Amino acid sequence: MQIRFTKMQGAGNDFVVLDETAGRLGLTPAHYRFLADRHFGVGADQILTVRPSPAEGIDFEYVIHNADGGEVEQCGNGARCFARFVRDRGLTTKDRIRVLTRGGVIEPQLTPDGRVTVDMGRPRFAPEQVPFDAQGLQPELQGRAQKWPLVLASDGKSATVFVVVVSMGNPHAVQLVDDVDTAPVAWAGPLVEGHARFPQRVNAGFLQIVDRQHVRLRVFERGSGETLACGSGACAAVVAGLQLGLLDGPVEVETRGGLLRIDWAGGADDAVFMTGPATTVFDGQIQLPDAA
Ligand SMILES: N[C@@H](CCC[C@H](N)C(=O)O)C(=O)O
Repeated sequence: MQIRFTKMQGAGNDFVVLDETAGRLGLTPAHYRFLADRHFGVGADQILTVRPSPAEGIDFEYVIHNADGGEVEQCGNGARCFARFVRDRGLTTKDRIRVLTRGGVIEPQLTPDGRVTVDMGRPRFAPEQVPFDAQGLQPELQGRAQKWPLVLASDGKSATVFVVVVSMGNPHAVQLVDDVDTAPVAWAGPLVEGHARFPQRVNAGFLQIVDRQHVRLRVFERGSGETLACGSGACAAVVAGLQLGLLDGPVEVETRGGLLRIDWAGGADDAVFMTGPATTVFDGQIQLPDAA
């Protein structure tokens, strides 16, 4: 089967975007893995599929698959690219778009400067909502945050790290580091991602506080490995930094692929807002392997 796709990126987090508004393509997890493959396919951190409105008051549904083929709840950088995609294709004329993801309804808004601001919904900290198995663990308290100890061990090395756990619709574990450039992301990232205390695995964030309105961030993403930026990870990291009493919003997040701006008023019902770029790289078509 031959399919059309659009390659997009938001702060260097890259996507293959598929249009299923006129009918399902019927892809399998193996197809998503193939499309994400940087050697044999197109290459992407995630595959985003746009579907028609699933209910009154909602404009579209968008479905997210990680590079490993697994379907997930949320993708912040993807949400901005989704909004740019549906506008550029003429699938909507709206500037503010309500879209259903598996993590809930979110609202991207196209801004006059070409960037996109997304209402990412409210963060959740209760361990069972992440989900995180906190049984038998004693958190350290700092500001309004709980820092949970996680024991990591492999390759004859072990370490205890402290993480703030946050759901932004998808699960995040954020740890503070002195310098993202020297943080052991390649070693600790996969160990946090697959830690037994996260039954659905987790996105592992490494957060460096530069000053009260400026941070640097690297994220080892669940199902995709380290990416140049993770939008929901940036929201989770800023929310964690605000709860820890280390930041004042709005906060500029420097990732390896670009800048994101995150704002959260801090109340239990307040949504997190993320602003950043969304760019089309090229359109293409590709033949999917038969056996996938
Ligand atoms: N890159 C995304 C997050 C994609 C999903 C994530 N890997 C997960 O498994 O939850 C973002 O920009 O938020």
